[in-house]
Amino acid sequence: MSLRIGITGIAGRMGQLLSEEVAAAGATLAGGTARGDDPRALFQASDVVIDFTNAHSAPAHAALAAELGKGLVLGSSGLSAAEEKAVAEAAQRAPIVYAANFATGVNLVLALAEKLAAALPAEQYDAEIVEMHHRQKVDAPSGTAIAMGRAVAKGRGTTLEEAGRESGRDGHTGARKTGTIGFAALRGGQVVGEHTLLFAAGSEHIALTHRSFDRRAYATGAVRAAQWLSGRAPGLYSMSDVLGLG
Ligand SMILES: NC(=O)C1=CN([C@@H]2O[C@H](COP(=O)(O)OP(=O)(O)OC[C@H]3O[C@@H](n4cnc5c(N)ncnc54)[C@H](OP(=O)(O)O)[C@@H]3O)[C@@H](O)[C@H]2O)C=CC1
Ligand SMILES: O=C(O)C1=N[C@H](C(=O)O)C[C@H](O)C1
Repeated sequence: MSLRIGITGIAGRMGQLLSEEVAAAGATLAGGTARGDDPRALFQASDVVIDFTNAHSAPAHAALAAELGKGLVLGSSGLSAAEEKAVAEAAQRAPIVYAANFATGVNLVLALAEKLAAALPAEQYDAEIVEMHHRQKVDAPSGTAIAMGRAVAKGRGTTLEEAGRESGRDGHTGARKTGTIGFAALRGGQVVGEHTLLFAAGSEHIALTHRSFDRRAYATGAVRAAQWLSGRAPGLYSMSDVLGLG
């Protein structure tokens, strides 16, 4: 029998594309939910559920996956620390792939970001992350931008919280603090997703840019993650695990 994949938020921008990609991958679409639906029946009918809805729905969906022993592919962004903790706890009882971005190229950029950050002294190379998305996006900075910041911090042997975030500069901000990681978010039109990580030193700049032109890059990655999850032990996995990037 082919893998049964359920989709929460099936009428959304990602949900609609995911339905097409489930069929294209030869899996069975187990069904979908919209806001207000009870997701329990969907989880019961699925081997793996793909969730691209919103941050606040993530803990309940992860808890259901844990209770029923189902796989979960979680793509929603903007999760608070408490929401991420709830997902991590659920992953002790269910296999969960949680990724800020399911596009292959972004995950390669994240690996490169960590390597560059390890090689470039933080005292000389200021890390700034600029992202642009469509006008409907509700969270900022994007999950991908935060993942880039975390990758830079990891390469520098610290955490994003320890390094410090600088965002929303406006007015008399004072000089840039050494070692912090800067974020700027632009919103407008129907931009699918653009991210640039800049390392700016006194005499040179290095920029890594990724542009998504089509949400299908995310949807194919998420379905690939669902197939990879099938039969896995409980745990919190990343897209880097799915792609074998180490
Ligand atoms: N990790 C990645 O690679 C990517 C992540 N994302 C993230 O995925 C999320 C969704 O993005 P997008 O598809 O553009 O957003 P949309 O608003 O187009 O779609 C979300 C859908 O989920 C519905 N919904 C909300 N809550 C629930 C719920 N509890 N149960 C079922 N359905 C629900 C919404 O309904 P209603 O309209 O009534 O609110 C809407 O139809 C965002 O957090 C976004 O940042 C997006 C693209 C790639
Ligand atoms: O909301 C979006 O559209 C996207 N959200 C994700 C994010 O917050 O990084 C991934 C992608 O950039 C599109």
